[in-house]
Amino acid sequence: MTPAARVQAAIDLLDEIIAAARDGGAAADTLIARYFKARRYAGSKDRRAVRDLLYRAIRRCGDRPASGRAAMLGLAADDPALAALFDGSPHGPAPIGAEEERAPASLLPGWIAPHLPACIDADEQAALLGRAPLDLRVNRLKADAAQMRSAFPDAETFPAIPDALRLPEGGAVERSPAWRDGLVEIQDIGSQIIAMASGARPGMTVIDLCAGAGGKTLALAAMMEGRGRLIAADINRDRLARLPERAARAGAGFVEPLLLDAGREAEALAPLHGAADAVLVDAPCSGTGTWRRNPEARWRLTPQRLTRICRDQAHILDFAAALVKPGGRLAYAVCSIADDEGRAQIDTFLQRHSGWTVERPPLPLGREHGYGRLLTPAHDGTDGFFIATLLRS
Ligand SMILES: C[S@@+](CC[C@H](N)C(=O)[O-])C[C@H]1O[C@@H](n2cnc3c(N)ncnc32)[C@H](O)[C@@H]1O
Repeated sequence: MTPAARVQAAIDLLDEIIAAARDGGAAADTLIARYFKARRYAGSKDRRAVRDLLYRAIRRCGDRPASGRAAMLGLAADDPALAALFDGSPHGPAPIGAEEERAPASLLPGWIAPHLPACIDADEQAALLGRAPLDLRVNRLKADAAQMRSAFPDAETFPAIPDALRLPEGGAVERSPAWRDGLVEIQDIGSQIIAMASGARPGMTVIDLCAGAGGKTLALAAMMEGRGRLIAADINRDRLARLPERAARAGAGFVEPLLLDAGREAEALAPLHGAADAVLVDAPCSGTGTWRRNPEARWRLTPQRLTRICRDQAHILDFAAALVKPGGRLAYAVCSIADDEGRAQIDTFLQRHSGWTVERPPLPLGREHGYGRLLTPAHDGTDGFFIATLLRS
């Protein structure tokens, strides 16, 4: 592909990504993979160049741009070499018209500022769109930290989080025997801290209520050293179906998957009422804390969607509370830094429910925020999270 044809390919793909963000379609990575599958003539250098260009354009636009061309013209405004490729050559983009719309530059969607904590200043905002590291968690069911530090000698270590390893850029862990054999899991350090907040211990009954494909379930299984009851519940059949294979690889065969019916969750959970020592609610959320991994997700979120997500979170918290035994713990987490989903969610839970006290477990990262803790890329080097733990009296 010529350099100009790569620009046009990025524009075409951006149009698809914009439409998918507007209509709830596939994620950018899926669309990119599909696009190149249908264009075998594009070599690996072409793919990399197109990908780089379009992610630069996505990162530059906090709000959904009007079109792929508007997004790319915005990028070209500060990049004369890119602007020169709008030359009308075969397969390349048409020359730039004098009155053409250029998407404005911004880090975050314009409407979101009032929803963010006051501590999210310009540096914090910039870090929300920065580069995400590749973190591993040593799976204590199969390996120990010292052994894995020698398997990944270049990894950064964290004395207060002994099972965490941070790989240098470009680390290809999925080809390593340690990953293949379940000795390590890929997991952001913030997610590891959420599992720590649950206080899961061997012999307990623990419910991971929004388990998905089990990322945190496996961390809980390791904390429990494979002993006790660990129920992994979710309403999403496809995600939950991936858990047994992952659990087997991780040596966590004792995990019990439990598929819930959306809206009728309490029915399948009835036998577990008042039975859990710990319930983790890793709630569905807007994902503002993971925008550095999925920057186009900024274009999917709207104020209306945020309201719907908050309603779901409150509903889940309410049926989660019924599962906790007296003296047990409810840990609530979202990978979002929006206060509606974190701090305010716990404030209103405590207004709706009596008999709960706030616990402040000694977590190695984050800062106090309302009744919980806020982790952010700038402050903690993790994705953005809000975590709170409550004890049932
Ligand atoms: C943030 S994701 C969980 C990620 C997972 N814990 C992990 O560590 O990989 C939130 C999950 O909540 C699930 N969910 C949404 N509504 C739910 C509900 N009413 N009851 C249980 N799970 C729900 C979603 O299907 C999704 O898998």
